[in-house]
Amino acid sequence: MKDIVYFLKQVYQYAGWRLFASLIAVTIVSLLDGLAILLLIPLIHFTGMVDFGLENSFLSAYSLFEYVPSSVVLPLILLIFVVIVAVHHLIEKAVMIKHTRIQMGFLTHLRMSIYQDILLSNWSFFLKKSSSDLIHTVLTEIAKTSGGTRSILQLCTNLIFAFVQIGMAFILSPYITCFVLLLGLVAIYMNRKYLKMTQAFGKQNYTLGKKFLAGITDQLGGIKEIKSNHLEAAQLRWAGEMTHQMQEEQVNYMNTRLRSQLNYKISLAVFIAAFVYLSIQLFQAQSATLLLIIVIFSRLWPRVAGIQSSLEQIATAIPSFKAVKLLQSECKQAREELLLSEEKLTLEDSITYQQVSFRYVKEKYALKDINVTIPSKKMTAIVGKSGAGKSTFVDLLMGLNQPQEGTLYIDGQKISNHSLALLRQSIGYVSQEPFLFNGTIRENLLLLCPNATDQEIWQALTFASAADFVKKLPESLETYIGDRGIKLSGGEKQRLVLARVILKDPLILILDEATSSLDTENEKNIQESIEQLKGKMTIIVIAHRLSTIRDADQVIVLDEGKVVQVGEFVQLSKDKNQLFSQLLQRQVEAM
Ligand SMILES: Nc1ncnc2c1ncn2[C@@H]1O[C@H](COP(=O)(O)OP(=O)(O)OP(=O)(O)O)[C@@H](O)[C@H]1O
Repeated sequence: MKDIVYFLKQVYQYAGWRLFASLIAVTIVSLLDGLAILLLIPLIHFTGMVDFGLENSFLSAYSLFEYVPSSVVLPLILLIFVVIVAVHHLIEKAVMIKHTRIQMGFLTHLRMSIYQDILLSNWSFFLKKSSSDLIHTVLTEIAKTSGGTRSILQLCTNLIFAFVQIGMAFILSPYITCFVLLLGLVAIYMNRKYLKMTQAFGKQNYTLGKKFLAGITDQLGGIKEIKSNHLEAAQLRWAGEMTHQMQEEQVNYMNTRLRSQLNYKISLAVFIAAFVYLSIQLFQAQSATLLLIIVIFSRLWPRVAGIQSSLEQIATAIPSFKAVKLLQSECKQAREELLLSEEKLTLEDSITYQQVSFRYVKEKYALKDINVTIPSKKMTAIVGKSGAGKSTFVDLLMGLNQPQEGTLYIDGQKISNHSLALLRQSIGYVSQEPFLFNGTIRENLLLLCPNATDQEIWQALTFASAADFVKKLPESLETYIGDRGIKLSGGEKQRLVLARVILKDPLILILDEATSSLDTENEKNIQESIEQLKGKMTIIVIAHRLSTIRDADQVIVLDEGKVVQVGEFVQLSKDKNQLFSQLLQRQVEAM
């Protein structure tokens, strides 16, 4: 219930007065519907089919028609009937369009606001979350939430309709109405188990959908390994089992819903029969009253079944409501308050790590008591064995993670929220896994610097030793590179991403294993290019291949999260018993 109220509030926040306007329109539609039913009596009476004796009780209101000339009365009643029905359906159509607008608008609003919340969350949020779960929530669960919202609106519509019609029936005959309501409550009570069952289906559907998407994402991500190792059959078996389970779950769900609807339909026939019999026997109802009440309740009953159906749909949507709500609150907690600014960061002197420690898990430090200075406009290399903490070191500099102990300074100033935003704008980062999207080379290159000219683009490509291979492509800059750049080799991807970052002309250039896939010749060319950047920007390079950092002004050696050596390449290579020279020695031997 809490989740339903939460989303109703969200719908209200989004739709505001439009929600009330549409609910008022629903009330008008229900009243018109009632009026059309009330017209049945004079209609039947004045056709002479049945004489209801209009002078009695509430029916005397119809006597007004007796003042109308008899030749006109029937056409007049029919005209009023047609007008009422036409207005009723016109308003109903407008209400349905409004509801669809509210629902679809709410879907767009929810999707955009959650996607924004996700993008503005901090890095630790992404470390904890699986990307397929996020995709599943943004695409599937939000759609189901929006479907649940439609059911809530539908429920409101049906409830308003029911209240108005029950109100009318009550005015006509309080006893019969209470009697029928009692029967209705018994039916709802008897059908309550279906609500629980559909809620369980909703949970199952949520879990299966999430598992399926996670599996498919993993499989397609690793499709090369799957094909090379001929694992298609095993993967297909898994997908077959999953889809079969999903199919069964949907069939069972439909079965449950149809059973509940069937119960309603059969009980409708039983109730109408019992009610006609009893109302004549017990309540001695007048024929006109009885006719109206029968019409009202036989029209109301499908609405009651509709209420049950909406409740069941809401119940299935509850796990989705919960998932979306949870994601919203997690994003809120992980929100990065970065202030955008037109200012530019300056880095004249150095970046300093003072007593910096960081751990992902309680048991183990990824970095411990780091005290180093990275001079500006020079090249600093970070080296160490796998898992030594190199990526964590640069992640802290980029503010992706915050040190749990110690502080980072830029030119002696502590990094604040304000300077962090400036810092991010000023960094050019090339990761181990280059990020390229399915577009042209030009579109990929312009990602960081949308206004770059063709001349600047070719300069950057030349810098990254990528100009030659781009020129040779059939459509040069306009060539499509496929999903994540699948149509390019590893080295070509790395060179493109490097060119893209250079196009941005960053203040700090961070290369995290950015040339690991390059051949010796291209790597040498890029080293020479980077050499020319010294004095223009601060360069931080993470490298496994130590030959690539010969020209570094400073080398920081990490081991198990600690800085074990700092110095120039040549000087460190001479310290024979230390880690750096051992790493160097091992690489020379391996060649
Ligand atoms: N998200 C994470 N959760 C838990 N532990 C992590 C996480 N990321 C890294 N670690 C751990 O922190 C330590 C440092 O990892 P880091 O990625 O910084 O090493 P690295 O030197 O960059 O390694 P490599 O050269 O293999 O990329 C490792 O022990 C690693 O297992």
